[in-house]
Amino acid sequence: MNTLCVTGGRALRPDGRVERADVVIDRDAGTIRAVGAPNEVADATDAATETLDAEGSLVIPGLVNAHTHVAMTLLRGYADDKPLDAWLREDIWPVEAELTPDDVEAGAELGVVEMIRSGTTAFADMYFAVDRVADVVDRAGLRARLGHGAVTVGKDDAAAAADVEESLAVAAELDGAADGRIRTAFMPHSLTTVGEEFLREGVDEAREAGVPIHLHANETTDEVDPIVDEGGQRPIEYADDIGVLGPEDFFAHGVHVDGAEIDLLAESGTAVVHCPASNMKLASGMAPVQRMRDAGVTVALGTDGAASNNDLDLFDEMRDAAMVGKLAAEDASAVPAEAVVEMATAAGADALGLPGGRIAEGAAADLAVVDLDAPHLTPVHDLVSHLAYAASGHDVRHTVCDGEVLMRDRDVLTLDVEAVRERAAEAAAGVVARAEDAG
Ligand SMILES: CSC[C@H]1O[C@@H](n2cnc3c(O)ncnc32)[C@H](O)[C@@H]1O
Ligand SMILES: [Zn+2]
Repeated sequence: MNTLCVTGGRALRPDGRVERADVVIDRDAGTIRAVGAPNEVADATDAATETLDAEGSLVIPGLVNAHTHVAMTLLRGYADDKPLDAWLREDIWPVEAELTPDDVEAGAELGVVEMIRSGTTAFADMYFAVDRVADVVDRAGLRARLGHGAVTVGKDDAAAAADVEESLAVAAELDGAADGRIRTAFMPHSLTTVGEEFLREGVDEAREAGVPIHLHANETTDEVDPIVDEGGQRPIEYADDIGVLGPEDFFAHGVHVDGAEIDLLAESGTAVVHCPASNMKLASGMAPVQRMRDAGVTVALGTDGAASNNDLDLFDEMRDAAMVGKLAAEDASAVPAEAVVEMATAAGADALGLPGGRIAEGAAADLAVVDLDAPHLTPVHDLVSHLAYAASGHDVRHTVCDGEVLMRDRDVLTLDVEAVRERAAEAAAGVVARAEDAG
């Protein structure tokens, strides 16, 4: 038996209760074998059991970053203080045109290290050179749902069709990689950057192949208005018409959604990934998170890329989601602490269709151990409150995914952090220099 026991701590259970509990992991199966007081879980351990100390700490489900562009860590701080459209067109897309697959790999390594260090064990990623991102995920030991972001606007028909085909091909080729820790999706960039005919064809093929769909939707009014003006339909109605809504699909942002669109998302089971920091930084707007949750929409949390956030720390996202959720609802009781913790864990795993998100017997052994022994986490009245409002990724002590320890006592075991930083800094300097020469 190959067992790992997380000992001496408290555990956050799926119903929101915190209890004194050890967590016993079956490393071969990658699942949680038992959760309970030491005398209750003793039968699940043996002499060969390895331990991970959680004294003075809280064991939580590994956090799920349900929407990012992980390699954009290379562009952190490259272009700030602009709205989405200008930011993408004037700064981000020109520099992304200079990215090589090696750069994407370097940026993905940097992002993955940042996520492991802040307790994230699963993420969804839309980008280019996805095979390189997949290789990083494999080596780093996380889980991910990956896809190639297809864009057809500004391309001739052949190039546009090729990009959509690439997204479908990548989804077929990489699904199940990294011993099943990698799953895939068809990822058209958005409802406005992929033309209707290409979108319809791609969606039909994705449905035939049983591949989920992930895209940006209803992020800004600049994106919503042309869809309404041209087709007379709201974006989510248009998506429904094209066949994009379904229980395996998940849309990023969902900021400007009306009541009928919320109902369509809820009825179809389409999840929304709320990206509060990116929405605030780009001044995209305030998503109606409480209304969506009340309607039964699964709302997960995402950082979006590091260039619009500017970090990949889900603890920040929980705090931002609670804060801006209250502002949007004009109600201090909206989007409470327990809601954002659920959004960053179980709802994230559900939205991505990945295992994890729960400290429970039989669940995937994906967890983070948060050190509570710190002034900013003192006193303890309510640990769920601390997770949402007071803790940060720096408080994460150990990170475990699929039963494997990825970080022990803040030492990342699967990647060489200093080498990753050096490679990423070099790659970032190179891509920016090439963009300057080209511009
Ligand atoms: C085609 S790969 C993904 C593509 O998305 C860009 N991107 C980054 N952040 C956002 C955002 O908030 N909305 C829309 N698109 C975004 C990224 O730079 C890549 O080009
Ligand atoms: Zn995005």
